[in-house]
Amino acid sequence: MDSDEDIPILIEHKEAPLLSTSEIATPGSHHVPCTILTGFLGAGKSTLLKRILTERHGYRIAVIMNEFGDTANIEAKAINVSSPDDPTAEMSEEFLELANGCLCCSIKDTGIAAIEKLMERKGAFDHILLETTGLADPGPIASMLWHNEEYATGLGRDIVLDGVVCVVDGVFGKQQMEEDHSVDGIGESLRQIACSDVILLNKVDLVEEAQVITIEAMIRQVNSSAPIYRTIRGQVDLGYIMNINAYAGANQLRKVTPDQHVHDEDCQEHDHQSSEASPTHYELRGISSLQVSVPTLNSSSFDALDGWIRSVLWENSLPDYIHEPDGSEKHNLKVLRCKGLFVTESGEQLVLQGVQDRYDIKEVDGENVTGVPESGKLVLIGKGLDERVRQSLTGLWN
Ligand SMILES: Nc1nc2c(ncn2[C@@H]2O[C@H](COP(=O)(O)OP(=O)(O)OP(=O)(O)O)[C@@H](O)[C@H]2O)c(=O)[nH]1
Repeated sequence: MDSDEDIPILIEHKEAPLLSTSEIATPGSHHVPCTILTGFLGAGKSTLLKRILTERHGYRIAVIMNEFGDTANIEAKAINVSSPDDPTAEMSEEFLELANGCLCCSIKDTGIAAIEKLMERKGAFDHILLETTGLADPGPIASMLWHNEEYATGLGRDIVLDGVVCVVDGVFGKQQMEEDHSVDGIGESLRQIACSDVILLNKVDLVEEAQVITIEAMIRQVNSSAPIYRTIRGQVDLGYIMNINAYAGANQLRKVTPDQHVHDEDCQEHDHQSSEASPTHYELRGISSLQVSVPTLNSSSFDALDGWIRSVLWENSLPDYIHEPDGSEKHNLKVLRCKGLFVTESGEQLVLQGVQDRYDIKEVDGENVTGVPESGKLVLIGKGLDERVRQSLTGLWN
């Protein structure tokens, strides 16, 4: 592109991404979806980004990386290095403008202010992809972006969190998950998987099918609700990772039912929830997913559920928690991500979304209602989600 105002020509793409023009934020429209890309060191994040930056997909995507690394050698139309007297220089370091209309930049500060500055300087984008470092916990960034509208000003207000995508290494992912340690018992690779809305199991060309199945099962133990797509060098239909609206609609949650199978040449989703024996509780190194059916709620059971969620998210404790007789044990409860779809007696459908200790429950938009499910569901991902938690929750209506 010669100037920032140039609009890239849309190019027809045979394996068209699932992004439809109605889903894509158009320049001037007010919401620019932002996807957080996470994944452990060397899993293949940069390889995926490099593909997005060089392929002709027709979208103007701003990719924000921590560092260009070997991506710097991709063919860029222009490389601008901010001048030292540029007031935003300390935030934005380098831009690469790519032939396909995308923009790649490296900023030290991934806070909203820095992204806002970027948008002011470079105009709006169809989508923002924010890469975190391999050792980062995406939870705080997701939480900040999700509630961004409350705090941001100017163009920054228009950024909405679309979802968290995690790349897992098909070769070393198993070892990374097994050896994951940290002070509070939740290491980075497990946190990244726990917080994600979509998982790409990458490098499947390098491992036997049996190992792929083993890793998928391990991922499922931590996060039972995110779809897993097998990839080679990040080859995945962009529609599976962008504009998934994981924090706004109920569609992702509807998919937490045992019926989905997607097959692609280079990427396949494998649904493990379809197993007859599909348990509702798994655990890996203390991190687990707890999935509970929620019956139709009346106003008092809804209030009770809301209070229960507050206690769990804000106090890290069950409202009815009974301490051990000697008072010594503390229930080590920590929810990293929660989602829910509830049905009320008056026929409303409500969606719960939560990241760390923040949550909201909203009525599903009329246009997103596709039939009323028989019952609701609640998915919690985090630590200490044991049988006591399940019983405490189901005790609200049993
Ligand atoms: N065979 C094979 N190699 C891959 C695949 N994906 C990535 N690689 C290679 O794996 C190495 C690491 O990939 P990167 O994309 O740099 O990984 P990353 O997650 O960005 O790494 P960090 O920035 O260190 O966190 C590179 O040498 C890639 O070429 C894949 O699917 N198959």
